[in-house]
Amino acid sequence: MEIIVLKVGGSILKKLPTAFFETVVQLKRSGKIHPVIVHGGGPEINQALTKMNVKSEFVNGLRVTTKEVLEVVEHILSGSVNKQIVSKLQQSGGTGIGLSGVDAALLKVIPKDSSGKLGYVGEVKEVNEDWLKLIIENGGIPVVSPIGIHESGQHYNINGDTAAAAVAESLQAKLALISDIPGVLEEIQGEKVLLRQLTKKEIEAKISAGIIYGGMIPKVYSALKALNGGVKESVILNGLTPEDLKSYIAGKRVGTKIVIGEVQHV
Ligand SMILES: Nc1ncnc2c1ncn2[C@@H]1O[C@H](COP(=O)(O)OP(=O)(O)O)[C@@H](O)[C@H]1O
Ligand SMILES: CC(=O)N[C@@H](CCC(=O)OP(=O)(O)O)C(=O)O
Repeated sequence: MEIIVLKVGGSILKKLPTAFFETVVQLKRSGKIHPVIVHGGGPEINQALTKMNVKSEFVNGLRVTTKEVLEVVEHILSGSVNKQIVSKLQQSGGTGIGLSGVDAALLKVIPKDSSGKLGYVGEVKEVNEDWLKLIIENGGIPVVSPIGIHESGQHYNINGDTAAAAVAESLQAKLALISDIPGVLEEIQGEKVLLRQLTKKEIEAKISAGIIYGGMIPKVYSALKALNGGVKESVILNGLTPEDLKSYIAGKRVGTKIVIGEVQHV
């Protein structure tokens, strides 16, 4: 059973055209490849925190998550964003089934940072993928919000890209990180150029040079980590042009493909 994990970033959620959800439902119907959605919601969380006058800061792209912040994060991700995506799939004729990593202990976590500086930020230790497979085999499209559960029962906030990579790894699926840009871009002679392929070495160099920054850093590292964990392919795609997803499935070159070793650039 071929599976593709689609990570839908918060940057793009509100802008995603109906055609994107229709494409996902068509993929499912075709039976060629089964989609699983893992989502983010960073901007939506920021908005809610600002409204409530709660400050939050990021360390290396991860939100420092106090108890107060966690409550808002879980409410927005598992309550609001997750159900919006489920509804959109339903409107496109699909069966979206929303879950958070807490349901069926789908995403078991340990604290990301033992010093406690990050608060309730989790690192996925185990994915209970059997439940995802059950949904997939029964015609559903799982929609997973990145909240995990610790053995103590405590809930944790997980970065959406790393949650998607862990899910893709557990299902040995393809991983497509869908955002609001055509892929990884680099300014060359005043023009933004799409980088078609990136190796680990190139990624490190471009992060050091400041070409890859901010939210793109967890994305490229998650893509690499997934590949090291046996994921067949990791790609960064544009959600604003849903034909990119179709073209990618059809084997065409779109977005930025992340590869482990050295490759020949053609
Ligand atoms: N080299 C790069 N090419 C494209 N985007 C980049 C690059 N470096 C950083 N970015 C930023 O990363 C953003 C995507 O990350 P993020 O906002 O976290 O997305 P999401 O919410 O979809 O996970 C882009 O909108 C862009 O601002
Ligand atoms: C630990 C951590 O940083 N969690 C993220 C979870 C949401 C997310 O990852 O959203 P995007 O995909 O839109 O960035 C957060 O609190 O913002």
